[in-house]
Amino acid sequence: MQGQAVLELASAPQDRIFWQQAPEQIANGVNSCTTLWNPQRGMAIPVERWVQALPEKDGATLLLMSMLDRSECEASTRELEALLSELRATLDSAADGILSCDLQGNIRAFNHRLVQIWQLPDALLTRRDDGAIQAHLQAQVQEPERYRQCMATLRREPLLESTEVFALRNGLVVEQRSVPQLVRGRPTGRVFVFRDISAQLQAQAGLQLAAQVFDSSLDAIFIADAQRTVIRANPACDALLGSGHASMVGQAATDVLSSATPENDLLDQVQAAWQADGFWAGDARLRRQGCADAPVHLSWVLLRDEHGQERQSIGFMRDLAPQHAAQRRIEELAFTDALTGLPNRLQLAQRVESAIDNARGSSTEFAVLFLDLDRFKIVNDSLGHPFGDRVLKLVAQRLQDCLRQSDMLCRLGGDEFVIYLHGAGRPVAESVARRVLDEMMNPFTLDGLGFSVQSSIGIALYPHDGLTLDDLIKQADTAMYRVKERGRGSYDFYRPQMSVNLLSRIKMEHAMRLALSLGQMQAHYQPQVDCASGRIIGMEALLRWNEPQLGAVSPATFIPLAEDCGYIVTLGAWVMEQAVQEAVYWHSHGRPLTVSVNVSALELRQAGFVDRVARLLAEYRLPPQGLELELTESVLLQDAQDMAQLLTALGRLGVRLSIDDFGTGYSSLAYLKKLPIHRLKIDKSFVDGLPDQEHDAAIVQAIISMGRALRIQVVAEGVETQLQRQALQDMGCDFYQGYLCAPALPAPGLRVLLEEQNRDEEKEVSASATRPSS
Ligand SMILES: Nc1nc2c(ncn2[C@@H]2O[C@H](COP(=O)(O)O[C@H]3[C@@H](O)[C@H](n4cnc5c(=O)[nH]c(N)nc54)O[C@@H]3COP(=O)(O)O)[C@@H](O)[C@H]2O)c(=O)[nH]1
Repeated sequence: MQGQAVLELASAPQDRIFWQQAPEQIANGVNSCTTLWNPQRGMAIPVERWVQALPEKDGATLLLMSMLDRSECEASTRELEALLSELRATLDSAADGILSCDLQGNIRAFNHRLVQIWQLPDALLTRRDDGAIQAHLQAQVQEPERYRQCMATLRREPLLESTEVFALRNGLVVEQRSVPQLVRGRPTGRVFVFRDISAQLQAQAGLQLAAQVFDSSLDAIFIADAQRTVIRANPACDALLGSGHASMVGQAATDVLSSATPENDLLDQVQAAWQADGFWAGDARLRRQGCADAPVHLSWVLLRDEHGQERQSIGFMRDLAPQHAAQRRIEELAFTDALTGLPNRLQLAQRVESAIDNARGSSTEFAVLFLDLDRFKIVNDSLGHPFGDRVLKLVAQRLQDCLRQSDMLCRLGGDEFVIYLHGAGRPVAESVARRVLDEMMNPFTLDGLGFSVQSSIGIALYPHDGLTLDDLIKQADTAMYRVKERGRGSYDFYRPQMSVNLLSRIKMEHAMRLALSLGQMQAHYQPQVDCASGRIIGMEALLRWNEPQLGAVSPATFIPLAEDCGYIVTLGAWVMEQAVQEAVYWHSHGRPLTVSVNVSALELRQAGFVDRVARLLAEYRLPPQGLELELTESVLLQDAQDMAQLLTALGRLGVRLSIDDFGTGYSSLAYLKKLPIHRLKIDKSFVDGLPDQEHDAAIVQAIISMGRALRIQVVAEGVETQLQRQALQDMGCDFYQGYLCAPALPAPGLRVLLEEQNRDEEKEVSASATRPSS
């Protein structure tokens, strides 16, 4: 440098300006920063420069310039600046929010992401107010108190590392990771890293939910890899396979699943559907070791990766077994009779229609038998419907045993059955009808009770009697009615004439309803006689109908008809009023006879029956013991509790109660001691056998003895001979009724009879009065 002009060393324009000043000015100024051109190094060197004026004795001024090389210092500064800006850029590009504080909590730095996460307002960014920023952070947290405590702990323990999760009011969930800042091992502050984990949590929750759905789904779900090997199966899948079966996992899905239709290959179908739609849905079968395949509905969805390659597939299976069972049950219910399990009319219709279709153009024939159980109502009424139902099941079984495989037995309802005899003509139908009647007469046993069931059968032949099932059933039914009318317990073939008879039944019902108003009905009275003295002690009212064209119609014909159609209520009320009037007549003529009337179940069940009887007695001023109500045993057993109340009420009224046809019904003898029964009427069928038939005699004797023991009077019905009367008297029977004395007579006829008896008695009295005493 020696010998060089300072100006030459100045490299920067401001240096040259500096050195061009007057020396006094230069000496006055200290410029600490400049550059010096270093020709040896070929570069400008930053220096720190001091210039000092040194006055010379000659008045001249020397300038002393000292320089400090600042190259290294400048380089360090530049490096630091570069580092800082890199750091700044790094901070701002970080995905997490970062906050750096000193030990007192004063904020040193934070990045852009922190501003976003915590939604720091601009106002807080432009002014330096650490307290306001901290307050904002705390206010943003949904649990500010926990946040405050956490920050306090961190301030107290500068070396503590912590991780906390806070839910912010803006809906984000952040994970706050806090680490101490150390300088030479000593804590100087703390760095907080805030990570938005909302999406992660949501994804986690979604995964958890998916896992829960997978595990708890009622549908069986399996996941298979690209080779269709099952890699996961949910519990419902295992349940579908059944306990003790190996899980599907590890097995090829196509080994476990097969097509519901054996002719199709499941894999072929699935692959074709995957190609077209990406999924396959349809019915399939799930193979199970050691037991039957399970029918399933399978939805099998293909999952592809981003390159369109098959990645995995998910199968959803629903067990179709319950649905199939329900379907079978519905079909069963639609086509079978619920009580007996026999085919119902619908199934029979299918069978017969197909027989008719097959028969077209050929000479095929078949028979339809309509079977009805005789007096089955009595079984139901006396032993109850549940017992009746069990009898029907036994009957169904026995009927079924009489038939061939190709025939069909169907229950229409109640005690009505229809039999389809495949390919049967008249001779076969006849022999089956006979077999059925015989079989049914063999005793049944139920709850220790032995009984036989008589039935009536009507037969219609295809195509002779009808071309449709409805017609054939109608004709067979008509034939069956005819059998019933002729006395039941037999069979008959349909004849067109029978339809005319059935029509007359309808006509008869119509005529019966008019008969009362036309004066065609009359009450007749059959006397009841004291066995020992022969004295008439009462009478039974029996209804008679004289129809101008039909003549005398038997009550055995029209009473059941009236009971069927409900008209018995009107008829019964009319007869009772006639009977009360007749009883009043005899009471007012010095013969207080009791008049009994038959009361049907339907009448008894009419609301207000007891009140009606009471009103009648009051209206005609008949002492109640002048009226007797005859009930059958089966009536007593219907709704036993209600019936007991009703009879007790009638008993309280003072009217007498008797049990008609005693011994023919299904009795629970308990009612005899509980109910106010005054008389038992021994049925004619037992009296008929007297005096010779041992069994009848034993039954009659038993009834009489029981009556005596219970203090209930006994009346024998249908006594026609003196021998019968004598036998009854010998057995201790109180009274009898029957043709031996008189049939049922119109009121005037009976009055004649009674007046004759009065005269005879008077004669007897006066004769005995004039007879000298011996
Ligand atoms: N609910 C009502 N039922 C009534 C009424 N009137 C009659 N009936 C019932 O009709 C059935 C047939 O009655 P009927 O033809 O009158 O026969 C009765 C007697 O006439 C007959 N009988 C009487 N004695 C003799 C005899 O010596 N021999 C003989 N072969 N028959 C005789 O028996 C029938 C007695 O009936 P019952 O005492 O009731 O059992 C019959 O069930 C009547 O009950 C009515 O108004 N209401």
